[in-house]
Amino acid sequence: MGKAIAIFNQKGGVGKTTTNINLGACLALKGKRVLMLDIDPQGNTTSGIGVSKKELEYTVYELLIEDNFDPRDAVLHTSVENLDLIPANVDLAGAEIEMVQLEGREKRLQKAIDKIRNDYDYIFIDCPPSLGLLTINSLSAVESVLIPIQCEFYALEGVSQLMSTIELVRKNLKPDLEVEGVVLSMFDGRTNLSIQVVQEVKKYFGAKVYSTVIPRNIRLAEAPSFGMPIVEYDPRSKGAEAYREFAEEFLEREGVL
Ligand SMILES: Nc1ncnc2c1ncn2[C@@H]1O[C@H](COP(=O)(O)OP(=O)(O)OP(=O)(O)O)[C@@H](O)[C@H]1O
Repeated sequence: MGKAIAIFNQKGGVGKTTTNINLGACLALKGKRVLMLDIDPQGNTTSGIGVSKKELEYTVYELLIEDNFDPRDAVLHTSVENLDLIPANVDLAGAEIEMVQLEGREKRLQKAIDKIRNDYDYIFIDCPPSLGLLTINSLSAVESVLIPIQCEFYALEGVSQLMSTIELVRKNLKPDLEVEGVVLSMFDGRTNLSIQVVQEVKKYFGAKVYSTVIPRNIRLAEAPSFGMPIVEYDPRSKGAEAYREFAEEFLEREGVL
């Protein structure tokens, strides 16, 4: 049965979408069947993998709102073999409000995901940078949370809020929700700040921090505008190398390698 993982940090711009697309693509290239679920109304995972947000027949919106919707109808295949996507666009912003009145409003995503778990090895959910109902749905639908943290000043700001959100979900909705791991992104080895952030994050999260650190790499920032994961856009770049290494480490920890 597939494992569902939410890529979560309510802080914006820390590398959630970049990690979703590139970890997903690297795992898919290793033969894992991967589904990326875009639950962010900005739809950055969707456009970043080359899918136009304007021409979507179905999105995560239907999956959350329509009781008898078959999630497979919303699945799109990407240019990477084994890598599928359930897309999102701005319609999803409405779902957050509409869901308030629906039965089982915190568990709607889990219900939908359970219908397709067996089709995949991993299901990654790209959470929006907020703590609303979309995020709560994501956290109650998954086994674990992958937390990207940007190597910047105030990196740990918001982390205690993030951990209390996880705790709240554990208490009320999903007692066995785990922290899968913490991945440091946008590392710049030339600055003391980046090095300090790594130390601080390791002090806070201990062994949960992956030893692979994702460097700041311009090719990673360019790739989404070409609708490609880094391993296709520039396979020899530092960014591609880092995400390949991260995928290895991720699988090692899973005990799959
Ligand atoms: N390692 C990196 N090196 C250079 N640029 C990066 C790197 N990781 C992400 N970026 C760029 O930084 C910006 C924010 O990254 P990303 O969209 O992955 O963050 P996010 O946490 O998903 O944002 P949001 O909270 O808005 O959903 C994007 O423009 C992305 O291309």
